[in-house]
Amino acid sequence: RHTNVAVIGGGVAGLAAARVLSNDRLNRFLVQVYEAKRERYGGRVWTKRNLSANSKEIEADLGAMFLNSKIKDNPLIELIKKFEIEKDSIGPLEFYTSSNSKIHQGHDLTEAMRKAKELMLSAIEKAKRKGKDISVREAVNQEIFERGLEENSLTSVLIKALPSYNINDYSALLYAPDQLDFGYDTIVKFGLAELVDRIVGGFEAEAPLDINLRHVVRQIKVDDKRKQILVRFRDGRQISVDAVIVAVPMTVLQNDSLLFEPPLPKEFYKTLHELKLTLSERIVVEFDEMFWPQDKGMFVMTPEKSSDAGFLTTWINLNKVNNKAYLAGSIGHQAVDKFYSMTDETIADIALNRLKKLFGDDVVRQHNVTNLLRSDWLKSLYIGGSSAYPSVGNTGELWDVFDLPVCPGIYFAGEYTTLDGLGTLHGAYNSGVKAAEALMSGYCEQKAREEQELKEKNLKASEKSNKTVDSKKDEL
Ligand SMILES: Cc1cc2nc3c(=O)[nH]c(=O)nc-3n(C[C@H](O)[C@H](O)[C@H](O)COP(=O)(O)OP(=O)(O)OC[C@H]3O[C@@H](n4cnc5c(N)ncnc54)[C@H](O)[C@@H]3O)c2cc1C
Repeated sequence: RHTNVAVIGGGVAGLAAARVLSNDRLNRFLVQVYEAKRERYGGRVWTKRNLSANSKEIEADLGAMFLNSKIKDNPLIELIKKFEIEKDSIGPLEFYTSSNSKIHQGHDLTEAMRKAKELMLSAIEKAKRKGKDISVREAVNQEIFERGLEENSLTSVLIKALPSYNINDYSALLYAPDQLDFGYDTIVKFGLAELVDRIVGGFEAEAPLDINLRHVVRQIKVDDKRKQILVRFRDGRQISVDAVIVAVPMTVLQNDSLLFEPPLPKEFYKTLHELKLTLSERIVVEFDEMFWPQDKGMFVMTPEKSSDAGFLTTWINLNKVNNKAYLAGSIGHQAVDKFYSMTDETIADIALNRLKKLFGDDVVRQHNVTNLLRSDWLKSLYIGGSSAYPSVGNTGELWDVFDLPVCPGIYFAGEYTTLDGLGTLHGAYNSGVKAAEALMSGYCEQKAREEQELKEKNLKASEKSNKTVDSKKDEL
């Protein structure tokens, strides 16, 4: 008999899990993916394919965009090679310092980046030696101070533009520089959805995954007698399966949009309560014509005033992705509140002002914005944020709860379930593979067998001791 598996959530984690189970050489699993969204799977990978009625087949990623090439064995980079998907390196960075209107690039910038990384690593090392958790910002500021580095030096200015520095309570002790700040340089031509589609479609003779859109799961109920799991949907329907892989974003579990009967062990709720999420958003702006250097991948500027920090100070050249006149602007964690309260017109005005600083007033003035698109991951149904991060006071053990299933067959996957690759695409993918492998290893069946054997052993022992008591009574 096949093992029926429901994968809940069609993001990278859920799809990776479904792909591994579906490819099982012994063909032991029947897998269905249930995805809440009506129109697409992919979760936080969202390549918008039509920006406007008259711009057809134009690709822009409003969610994840980069793959990290600096970590060892990124499985998604391996997949891109396997599927022969066209990829590119985002290419060189240009860094504009507003204080002196200077553009930094080339060797000087690369050298300052190297120094920035070295300084951050040394700051973290010192924090680790002291053993008391502080924020990345505090650790780095202390190091900058101890080294007597000028506040306006390129190295310290660069560090202050990094995401980890700008999240107030990013844990220094759990900081892994390559996971967040460095190494994200690989892009997929025509958008990341291509990779997700290929995972779903399968490689060569692999069977396509069965994905059921518009299936919002509300409850997972364990039927202990039958060792089955009931999956209940929002519309009242329910199915019974042998195992589930829960691959929804952590917000869904934190706000009880998905409930468990009986509730999960206490440690799960403790971990879920402690984990935090970054917020970052993106706009994509289409222009009538390209006016920025084609060979550059990213343009970063320091804010003119501190209240501008993180607000459209980073721009990505999407021409590298879709060969069109598109720029993508980023809104960092520290600036999202402002972003949510603004109209599209205000955002377009601010965007143009920033671009005028980067590329010159006269140049930008000659061009028109033909389209503007913005993400809203905070309000996006069934998502609710960008990605998990380790905050001050978190310990590595928090994530241990996700390593083992809740028997008889509830497994967890998702970017937030692993400290190694926390908040990233490769982390999400690896977590899905890990959950599927745990299921394939038959952990819960083994545990059930052991429990049964123990029960039988205890029963026999008590029968034996009852018999001895009876025979002693007879003797007396
Ligand atoms: C703006 C932005 C930029 C990013 N940039 C990068 C980047 O460049 N590189 C990188 O590595 N990472 C990046 N990330 C992070 C990366 O996107 C995520 O870590 C990863 O996509 C998470 O995958 P997941 O499968 O864990 O979750 P998700 O992709 O969120 O998938 C979960 C799925 O579950 C579904 N779901 C929710 N509730 C239910 C329910 N009740 N029933 C059924 N289905 C449900 C959701 O609709 C969703 O499809 C970025 C994220 C954002 C938002």
